[in-house]
Amino acid sequence: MNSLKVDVAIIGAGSAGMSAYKAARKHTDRVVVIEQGPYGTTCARVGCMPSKLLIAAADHAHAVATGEPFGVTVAGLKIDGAAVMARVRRERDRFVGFVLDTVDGWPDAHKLSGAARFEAPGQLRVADTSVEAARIIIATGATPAVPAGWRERLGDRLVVNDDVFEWDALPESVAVVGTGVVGLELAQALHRLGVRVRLFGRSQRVGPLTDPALQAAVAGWINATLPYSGNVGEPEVDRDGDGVVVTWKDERGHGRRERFAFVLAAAGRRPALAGLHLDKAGIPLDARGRPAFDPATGQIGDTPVFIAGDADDDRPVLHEAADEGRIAGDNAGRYPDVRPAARRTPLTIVFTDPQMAIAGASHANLTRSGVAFAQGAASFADQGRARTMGRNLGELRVYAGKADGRLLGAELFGPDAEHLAHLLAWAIQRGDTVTDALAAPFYHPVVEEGLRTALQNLARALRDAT
Ligand SMILES: Cc1cc2nc3c(=O)[nH]c(=O)nc-3n(C[C@H](O)[C@H](O)[C@H](O)COP(=O)(O)OP(=O)(O)OC[C@H]3O[C@@H](n4cnc5c(N)ncnc54)[C@H](O)[C@@H]3O)c2cc1C
Ligand SMILES: NC(=O)c1ccc[n+]([C@@H]2O[C@H](COP(=O)([O-])OP(=O)(O)OC[C@H]3O[C@@H](n4cnc5c(N)ncnc54)[C@H](O)[C@@H]3O)[C@@H](O)[C@H]2O)c1
Repeated sequence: MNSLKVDVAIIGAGSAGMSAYKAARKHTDRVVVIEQGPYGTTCARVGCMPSKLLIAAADHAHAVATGEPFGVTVAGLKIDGAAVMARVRRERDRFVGFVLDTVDGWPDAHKLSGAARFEAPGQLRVADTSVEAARIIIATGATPAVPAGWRERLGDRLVVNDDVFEWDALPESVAVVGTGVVGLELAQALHRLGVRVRLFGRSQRVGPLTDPALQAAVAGWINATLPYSGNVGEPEVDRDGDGVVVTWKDERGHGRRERFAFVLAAAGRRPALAGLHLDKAGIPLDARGRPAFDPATGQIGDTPVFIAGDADDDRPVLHEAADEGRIAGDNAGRYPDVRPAARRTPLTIVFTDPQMAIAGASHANLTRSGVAFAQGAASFADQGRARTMGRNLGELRVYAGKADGRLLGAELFGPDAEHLAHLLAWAIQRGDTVTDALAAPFYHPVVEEGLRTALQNLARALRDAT
């Protein structure tokens, strides 16, 4: 048995763990990062980057296939699945390579390979190494949730996002289960690339938007955009030779069945905490067995244990994982002088077409909070620039406090929502009022003019409310 004594042990070398390492090293050199799998991070290897590469290919295919209204048609459109996946993997490997370069720059003494688990407070076990750590950061990420029994029943015909980006070619057909972010992005991309896709929703809910008007707009869009079966609960799945038969009831209660080459489980992601033996860590756990922590410091209770990234299930997106890692690393390094850090305005983007986004507080959060707020809406149906591009689908809602006119949040479904949501998130974080936002320049013709319409409507709603 080897033994190691450090000031800070970081479990997980993902985006959160890597920024925790950088921050902790500013305080001490006695740091170790423990990683059970390959380096490279979920984001670069199987998440943000390869999914956006696949979407980029799909967008090209879609543009070529839908040029007719502009008088541009291409005869003999061909989608070469092997070439599509070759680019996805080649570019993905490039992004992973940058991460590997960073890890290569760390001293060997700071890296330990294997799965970590707690043996006692301050005591970890990694294969045949015992690690005594004054402070510990849990940055273990999350893993795809697969409905019970599906792995056993479907074997290699069941895939999760990780598997998709290892494909050498595009399959003939895929049943995508789950209408969250992963399911929507991948289902639309595969559909546009010529794969026969059916998307299955457990409920009527599609995507993260909470405003009833936008939920309705998204529901109308999904039905028109790809084969979709909503409200089916958990579909029945059975292995059938080299494929899978999916059985479900449609909205009229009629039994339906369809055969696919693969089932893609996009049924959510769960914090990777199971193998850590948290019961031995000496930390407070909530009713679900998850660490009770402070998002401003990353600290779990008043213990020297911290948590960051998808492992804490708070804001499971890349820039927040990196922030949380930095905060936890800094505090673990300076412990017991634990300091709260400012968090950014929440921002969520779904890279479908049209995109969905939430900047600041969602409609559901505002309603739950009881704050008095007004809203302004705008549709993209007749928005000038969106119409020129033939991307005039969707709408947006902007919310502001009735008391002071400050922007509180927004939900968007429409063209270039990723950019509009950034503008809004920045304005919200600055504390801008609707008047401040309307005083900013708006060029012509741009989709931002659609945002201006919503802000003008919001200003009117605020005036009417007084
Ligand atoms: C398909 C997909 C697309 C996404 N797209 C986007 C996007 O466009 N934009 C965005 O902002 N976010 C996106 N995300 C989310 C983003 O990828 C995550 O929020 C982020 O990568 C989380 O980083 P992390 O460090 O918490 O976890 P990870 O990067 O997963 O790191 C956790 C590490 O811990 C290791 N580990 C786990 N348990 C142990 C143990 N016991 N011992 C040792 N090591 C352990 C794991 O092997 C892993 O390397 C996407 C996610 C997915 C799945
Ligand atoms: N663009 C991005 O930023 C991006 C992209 C992908 C993933 N992510 C991150 O990854 C996280 C996880 O995404 P996700 O889409 O896997 O999760 P999600 O929680 O967004 O959606 C899960 C979906 O699966 C459904 N579901 C759950 N259990 C089911 C079951 N047994 N049968 C059928 N359906 C079931 C849910 O109803 C829901 O529609 C997101 O919250 C997001 O933070 C971000």
